[in-house]
Amino acid sequence: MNARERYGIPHDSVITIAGTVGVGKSTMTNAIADALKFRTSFEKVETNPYLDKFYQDFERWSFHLQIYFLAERFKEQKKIFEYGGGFIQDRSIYEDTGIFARMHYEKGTMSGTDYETYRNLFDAMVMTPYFPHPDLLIYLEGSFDDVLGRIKERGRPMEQETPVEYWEEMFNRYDNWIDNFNSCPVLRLNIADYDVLNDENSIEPVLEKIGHFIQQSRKWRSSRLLT
Ligand SMILES: Nc1ncnc2c1ncn2[C@@H]1O[C@H](COP(=O)(O)OP(=O)(O)O)[C@@H](O)[C@H]1O
Ligand SMILES: Nc1ncnc2c1ncn2[C@H]1C[C@H](O)[C@@H](COP(=O)(O)O)O1
Repeated sequence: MNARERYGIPHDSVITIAGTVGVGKSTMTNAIADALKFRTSFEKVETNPYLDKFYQDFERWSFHLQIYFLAERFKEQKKIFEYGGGFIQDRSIYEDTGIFARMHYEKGTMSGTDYETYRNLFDAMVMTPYFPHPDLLIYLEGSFDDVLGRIKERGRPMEQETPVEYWEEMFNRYDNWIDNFNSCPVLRLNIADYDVLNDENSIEPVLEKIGHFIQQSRKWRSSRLLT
């Protein structure tokens, strides 16, 4: 019996991994996808034509970058929809609007007009059939010091040159955002409780929790359809 069957995880599940920059989303995406033999949907950082420029000048590039990310996520959503699920997604679309666009607007590095245009486009896209909510959002959390350590260890130059206050502001916003998030079921994992890089067995309890959460949420969804 394979891991997906062992933990009762439906073959068409869509699982999205959320959390602040550097917390370990991509690493977790790969570990779960490998274990379940699911497809992955990643943010492509190296080929993003705006990201470097954005870190040099938030005000000038924040709108362009958000539109770019939205277009990329839309293409990925369409792909997931067309395959009929079976995907692990590195970062949710909810974070683009709920964390990044909002933060830049509230900090004054995105204008009110640009923010409204972005929100209107986002809302129109989310209303299309390509945007079913995921079965589960896995939220990765840890201490700010650990997250900062990981950003430094990964060493993307544009992130090293960004003031620590930017990461701290984002970290604090994530805390508040996840406490109020209710678009789909949430499984919270603390990065101190597993190590998928150095201990291959540490993915097993994660898979067990995923199976449990998805079965509960599918039962809950189907009971709502019947009433
Ligand atoms: N369980 C872990 N233990 C130690 N380091 C980790 C772990 N998971 C990820 N990392 C490291 O932390 C850094 C950021 O991880 P990454 O998965 O790229 O984060 P994100 O996708 O959230 O930005 C990378 O250098 C990665 O190797
Ligand atoms: N929507 C976004 N706005 C601004 N910056 C973003 C957005 N989504 C991702 N990013 C940045 C943050 C990181 O520098 C890279 C990749 O994110 P990661 O959390 O490391 O996967 O893109």
